[in-house]
Amino acid sequence: MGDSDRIPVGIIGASGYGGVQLVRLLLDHPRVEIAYLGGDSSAGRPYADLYPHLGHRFPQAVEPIDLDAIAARCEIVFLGLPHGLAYELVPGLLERGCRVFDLSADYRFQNLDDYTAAYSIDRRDREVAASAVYGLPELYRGRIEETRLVGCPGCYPTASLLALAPLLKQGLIDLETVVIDAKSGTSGSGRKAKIGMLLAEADSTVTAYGVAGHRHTPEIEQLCSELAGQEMRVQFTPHLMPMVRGMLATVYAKLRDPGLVREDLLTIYSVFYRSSPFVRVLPNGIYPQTKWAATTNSCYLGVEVDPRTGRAIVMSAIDNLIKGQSGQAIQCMNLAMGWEETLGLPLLGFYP
Ligand SMILES: NC(=O)C1=CN([C@@H]2O[C@H](COP(=O)(O)OP(=O)(O)OC[C@H]3O[C@@H](n4cnc5c(N)ncnc54)[C@H](OP(=O)(O)O)[C@@H]3O)[C@@H](O)[C@H]2O)C=CC1
Ligand SMILES: CC(=O)N[C@@H](CCC(=O)OP(=O)(O)O)C(=O)O
Repeated sequence: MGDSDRIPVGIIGASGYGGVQLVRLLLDHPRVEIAYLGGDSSAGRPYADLYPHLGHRFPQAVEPIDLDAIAARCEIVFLGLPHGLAYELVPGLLERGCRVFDLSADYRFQNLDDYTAAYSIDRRDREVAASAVYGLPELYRGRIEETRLVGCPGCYPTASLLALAPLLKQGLIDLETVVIDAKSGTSGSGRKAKIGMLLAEADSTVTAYGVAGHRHTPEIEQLCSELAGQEMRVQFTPHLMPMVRGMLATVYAKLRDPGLVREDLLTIYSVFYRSSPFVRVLPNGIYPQTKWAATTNSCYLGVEVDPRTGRAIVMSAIDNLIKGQSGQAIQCMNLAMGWEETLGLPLLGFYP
């Protein structure tokens, strides 16, 4: 196909870490062309000023956010903004005929009361929010194919839910026993300067944060409850790691059947994800590393059973900025547009 057949896309929040992953990935996507980059404090600056390594491929400047101008130029719009901003823009983009993929939390909650409780932002756009689909393709491929608005999951929910989904869907675990211990690189906090993300603060140390109250807990619980078919809670603890990119979630849950062994779970996981090109269930006794998933849209799952405790232990490694954010949004776009799911997305990284 010629360049004129490519679908024009826009990125609002192009100066951020999510935005620059989108730019990098979409520059090599065979079915789209980048027609607009938008931002706030970066508006007016050439993109090459913000990211000099991409300047030769993308000489244009970041523009202010103007819905009429965006809709006149773009069929598809990605938003990579802090939570609480997208919902002011998305209804206008949909009214103007755009398809929207939001990277923030604004469209991840079916019940806006849960969003308000987690984010302390009052919302009245119930109808638009109810029309949004949760953008985790491995679980909701069919829904994503039929929507114009996708609320893409956070990185912790992505890693956790891919680890838990087979156990929940098959009714294999005691629901009150789920523990998620997760670790993230510092890029999870975005490009905006924060003291805690300085090298001197975050290097050579590991710490938990958001203990018993991280805002991803209700997002994870909403989806787990849907998969389990009943309300449930999880114990979720995130940790900040001295690395830039990557996420590892280790999930523990008590198996209902004490006779299940690792090989049983491996079979169950392999069947569950047999049509999911980005999920790689690792063979017997191999556990994933974040390095394997870095710069890819892949999720590596390691599965174990501890016969002494009767617990399943599932380890899930992703790149927080790709499968946990921008790549997943592109995967959703591919599905919503009827394109091959893997188009323009890296499956394999480089090592080390
Ligand atoms: N980082 C991660 O691992 C993940 C992040 N997410 C979510 O994705 C979204 C983007 O995150 P990330 O890319 O890390 O964030 P960054 O902090 O790196 O970037 C934020 C972007 O939002 C823009 N922005 C900030 N304030 C405003 C405003 N008032 N009006 C318009 N634009 C504004 C900034 O523009 P400018 O620079 O021009 O001011 C910048 O482009 C967030 O909702 C985040 O929670 C989801 C999963 C993983
Ligand atoms: C290391 C770090 O700070 N990580 C972020 C998670 C980033 C993310 O997934 O963003 P959403 O809020 O859009 O889901 C945090 O814990 O808030």
